[in-house]
Amino acid sequence: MSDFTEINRRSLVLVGCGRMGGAMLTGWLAGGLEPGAVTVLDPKLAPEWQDRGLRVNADLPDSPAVLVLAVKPQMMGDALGAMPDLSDTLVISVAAGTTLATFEAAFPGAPIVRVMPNTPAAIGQGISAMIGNGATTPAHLDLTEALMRAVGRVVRLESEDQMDAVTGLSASGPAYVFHMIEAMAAAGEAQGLSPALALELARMTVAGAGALAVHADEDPAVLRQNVTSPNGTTAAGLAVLMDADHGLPPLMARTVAAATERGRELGRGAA
Ligand SMILES: NC(=O)C1=CN([C@@H]2O[C@H](COP(=O)(O)OP(=O)(O)OC[C@H]3O[C@@H](n4cnc5c(N)ncnc54)[C@H](O)[C@@H]3O)[C@@H](O)[C@H]2O)C=CC1
Ligand SMILES: O=C(O)[C@@H]1CCC=N1
Repeated sequence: MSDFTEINRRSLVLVGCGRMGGAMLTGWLAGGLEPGAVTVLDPKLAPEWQDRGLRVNADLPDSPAVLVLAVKPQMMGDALGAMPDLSDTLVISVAAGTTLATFEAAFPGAPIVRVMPNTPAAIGQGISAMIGNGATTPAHLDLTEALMRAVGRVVRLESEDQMDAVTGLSASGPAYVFHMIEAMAAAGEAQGLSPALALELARMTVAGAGALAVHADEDPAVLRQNVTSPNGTTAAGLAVLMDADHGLPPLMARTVAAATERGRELGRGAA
């Protein structure tokens, strides 16, 4: 259980309870956040969140401990426009791109933390990166970290400049891995396996390799070498996958660069 005493006393407001907001709320409730201490603002709140004891689309409490913004960056202007002046409230945003400066304009003087989570948070296996503005104290950062640790691991950034690259790597990253499962399954089918068998093999290979990469003492490079017999099947496959010009490294570099750049565009207010 996390120490949510202060939040349970003063309450938390969640603006936007979709995939990311909902994943975080699931973890917080499991971690000891009291439903009655949560006000959820979302005009299209999913039915699963009704009748859970939450305050839904209700008036905002006077001085919540935390305001969490989890709407799309393109909707952030609307959401911020509906917020009252908040004093002594920690503002946390998980939005891609939207900068601390944007939130500082909306909440002058407020402590603000940008957090970049990812959807494995839905099963407590996320990783979140966080950076606070100049008004945040160590206590604000610790409170943010406690919230995000309820849904996975947390790393603290040294500078906001890192946030778009983090977004392009670990926030968008689950989609890359899901696509890798799709691609591996399709490749297995192309070699004659049934769709169901190929998908099961691909899914569990990625899941097992991911878990091994987390739990083993060795680096991923050593784990890869452990699979690779001299002149064996893996070496034949990796000769294609690791090709410096046409393999995964240049493809992944372009993928993360494109996502990072899109984060920068969103930060400049692009639609
Ligand atoms: N989905 C992901 O993998 C990740 C998403 N994020 C960020 O999380 C934020 C939310 O993304 P998702 O949860 O994927 O989107 P989503 O579309 O699933 O959820 C957004 C929610 O906001 C609600 N909403 C829209 N306008 C609103 C308003 N004015 N006031 C209150 N609620 C409003 C919508 O009804 C919806 O339920 C985005 O800023 C995104 O950049 C960050 C990391 C990962
Ligand atoms: O695709 C997006 O813009 C959001 C932010 C990172 C993951 N999903």
